[in-house]
Amino acid sequence: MSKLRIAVAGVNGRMGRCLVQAVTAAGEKCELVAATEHPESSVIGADAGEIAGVGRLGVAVVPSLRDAAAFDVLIDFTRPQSSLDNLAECVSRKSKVVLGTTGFTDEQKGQIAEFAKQTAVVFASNFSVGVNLVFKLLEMATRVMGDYSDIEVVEAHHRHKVDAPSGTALSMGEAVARALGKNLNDIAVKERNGIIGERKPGTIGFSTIRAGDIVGEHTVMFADIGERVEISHKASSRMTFANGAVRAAQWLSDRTTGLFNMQDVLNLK
Ligand SMILES: NC(=O)C1=CN([C@@H]2O[C@H](COP(=O)(O)OP(=O)(O)OC[C@H]3O[C@@H](n4cnc5c(N)ncnc54)[C@H](OP(=O)(O)O)[C@@H]3O)[C@@H](O)[C@H]2O)C=CC1
Ligand SMILES: O=C(O)C1=N[C@H](C(=O)O)C[C@H](O)C1
Repeated sequence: MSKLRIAVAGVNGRMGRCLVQAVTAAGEKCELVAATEHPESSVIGADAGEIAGVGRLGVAVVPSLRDAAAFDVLIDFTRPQSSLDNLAECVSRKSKVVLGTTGFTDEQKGQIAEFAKQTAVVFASNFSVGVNLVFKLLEMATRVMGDYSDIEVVEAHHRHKVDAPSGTALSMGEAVARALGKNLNDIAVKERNGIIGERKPGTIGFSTIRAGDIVGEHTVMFADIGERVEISHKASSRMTFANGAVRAAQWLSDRTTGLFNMQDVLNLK
C-alpha cells in the first residue's frame, strides 16, 4: 500500500515541529512530502526533518503551499489567514485538510464550511483524545447540573499564545451551550472588570491565564451552593495534539468532501 503523502504548514512553529515528528513516527503509513513556513522565515530552503530534530528527510521548506510538491493531506496549525489561504490551495489541488489553527472569527468559520463542500476537512480546536472525551462528559454534566449551576470555563496556556479564550475553551462552552439548547454567543461572558454586579444566571464565564510554558489546561466548573463539579484536562506534551492530527489525516482517506471534527475521527458522536 502506498504511503499517505502529508504536507505540514508552519513547520518551524511549536506544533509544526511536533507534527513532523508525529508523521515520521507513523513510519510505514505516512510520509512527509512538503513543508511550508512564513515567506520571511529564516528556515526557507532548510530541511524540514532537521528543523524538527528527526534527521534529514529531503524535504526543503517552501514559502507558500503553491510551491509545494503533490500531497494527499495538508496538516495546518498556523494562523487564521494563512490557514484560509492554504485551504483555497488545497481545494484547487483536490487535497484534504487537517486544520488545528484556532482564533477564527465566525465569518472565517463560515468560509471553512464552504471550502469543506469541495474537499474533506477535519477541523478541531483540540486533537487530543482526552479533550474530546471531556466534550462528551460536559454533555452529561450539563444535562444533570446545567439548569441551576454556575458554569465557568478556565483555561491556561503558555506566554506565546496569541488568541483568547483558547479554541478548546470556546468548544467546551459550545458543548455546554448546545446541551442547554442555547447559542454560546448569547450567554458567554468573556470579560469582567470593576463593579459588574452579581453573576447573571444562565451565563457561561470564561477566564484566561497566560504564563510560562503551560502546554494547555482547561477546567469547566459547575458550581452550586454547597458543592461543585470540576471537569479538567491537562496536556503536558504537544505530541498528544500532533499524534491526533496524524490520526485524523489517515481517517480522511475514506472521505472526499465534508466538514468533520475529532469526535468523528474517534467515533465519539
Ligand atoms: N487544535 C489543536 O489541537 C491545537 C491547536 N493549536 C493552534 O495551532 C496554532 C499554532 O500554534 P503554535 O504552533 O503554538 O504557534 P507557532 O507560532 O509556534 O507556530 C505557527 C507557525 O505558523 C507560521 N506561519 C504563520 N503564517 C504563516 C504562513 N503564511 N505560511 C506558513 N507558515 C506560517 C508561523 O511562522 P512565523 O512565526 O514566522 O509567523 C509559525 O512558525 C495556534 O492557532 C494554536 O492555537 C495548537 C496546539 C494544539
Ligand atoms: O495554542 C496552543 O498552544 C493551544 N491551542 C489550542 C486551543 O486554542 O485550544 C489547543 C491547545 O490547548 C494548545
